[in-house]
Amino acid sequence: MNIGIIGAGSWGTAISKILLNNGHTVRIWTRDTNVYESLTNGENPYYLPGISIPKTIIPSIDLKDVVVNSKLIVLAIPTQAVREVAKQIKSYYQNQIIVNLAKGLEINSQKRISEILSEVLGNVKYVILSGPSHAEEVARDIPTSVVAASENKNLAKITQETFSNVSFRVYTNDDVIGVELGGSIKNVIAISAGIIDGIGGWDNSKAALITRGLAEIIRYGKKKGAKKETFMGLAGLGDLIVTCNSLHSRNRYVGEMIGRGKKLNEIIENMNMVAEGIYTVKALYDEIKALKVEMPIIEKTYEVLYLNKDPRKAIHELMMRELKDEN
Ligand SMILES: NC(=O)C1=CN([C@@H]2O[C@H](COP(=O)(O)OP(=O)(O)OC[C@H]3O[C@@H](n4cnc5c(N)ncnc54)[C@H](O)[C@@H]3O)[C@@H](O)[C@H]2O)C=CC1
Ligand SMILES: O=C(CO)COP(=O)(O)O
Repeated sequence: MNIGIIGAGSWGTAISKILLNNGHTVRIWTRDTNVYESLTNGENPYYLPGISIPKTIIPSIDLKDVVVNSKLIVLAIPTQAVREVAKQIKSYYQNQIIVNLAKGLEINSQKRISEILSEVLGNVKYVILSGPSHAEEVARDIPTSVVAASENKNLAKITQETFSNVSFRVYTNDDVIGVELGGSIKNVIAISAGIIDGIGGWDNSKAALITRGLAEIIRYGKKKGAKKETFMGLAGLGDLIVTCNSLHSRNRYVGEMIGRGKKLNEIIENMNMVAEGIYTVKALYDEIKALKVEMPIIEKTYEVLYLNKDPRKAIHELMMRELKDEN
């Protein structure tokens, strides 16, 4: 199949290798001429250092060329860029399948990617591919399992068959809301897990944070129409485990730096990759108050990132909340 990948960051590049190995013709678009040049030389040192990229992957800086020549489009750009890029492709988009890889919520609208795309492009053939999958490992063919979710079973199945191979196993699911929310909110929990790492690497605290973080994701997800069991699967618990613990995680890293006393602006300035939780927490903070859903870890993470709260004080406040039942 002719496949076009929009975005040549770490995830788009790693996925391009999977798709090429599966026998597809792969074009990958980047807006960055340095990345384009590197890809033509068989590498992407800016986003995936140390990995050789087959030269049969076709790099491009022409977005229209990539879109019109693809039967399936993979969206591999940060959440906050999705609306802008969707507007750019609108005039020549021919209702091809879009497989989204981004995990986040839009800051001001609190919208999921599927909602943004349908606002801009209309009735999109949409699939979300999500789960515990660090690009650095996928690019090295380390066994990985993810979920392809779509309201249309056939689209989920096509995606499953297109992406799966011996080291990349794709399950199907019909809960788009749950899979999108699981992947988005776990990034915020991973920042808070990183804060614990930065302060002291406390195992008990981190286990509690992951477990209670999952409870918050489920509470919010249920209000938004997601299925609880989706959050117990790869796109929920699975991704929480990897992102809260992996040294590859950009979100966990941001938290670790905060826990060590660095300022958020300083951390962002020194990172060339996106840590989606920094933005998703903003989207959530206002909405959870309006929705009256209890998400204390999300609230404290926001206060530490944006209201200068001392992380130790935030932990103290979480521990001193009114005592309650677990469920
Ligand atoms: N890196 C990973 O291991 C994984 C990442 N993801 C998700 O995939 C999405 C992309 O992540 P990464 O590839 O890691 O990000 P990245 O930061 O490595 O790369 C992002 C790419 O998007 C491009 N980009 C940024 N803003 C843009 C704009 N306004 N217009 C056009 N292009 C723009 C950048 O030039 C770059 O090519 C994120 O939502 C992330 O959470 C999901 C699973 C794994
Ligand atoms: O979603 C991911 C792994 O599944 C990537 O997480 P980070 O963006 O924190 O690296």
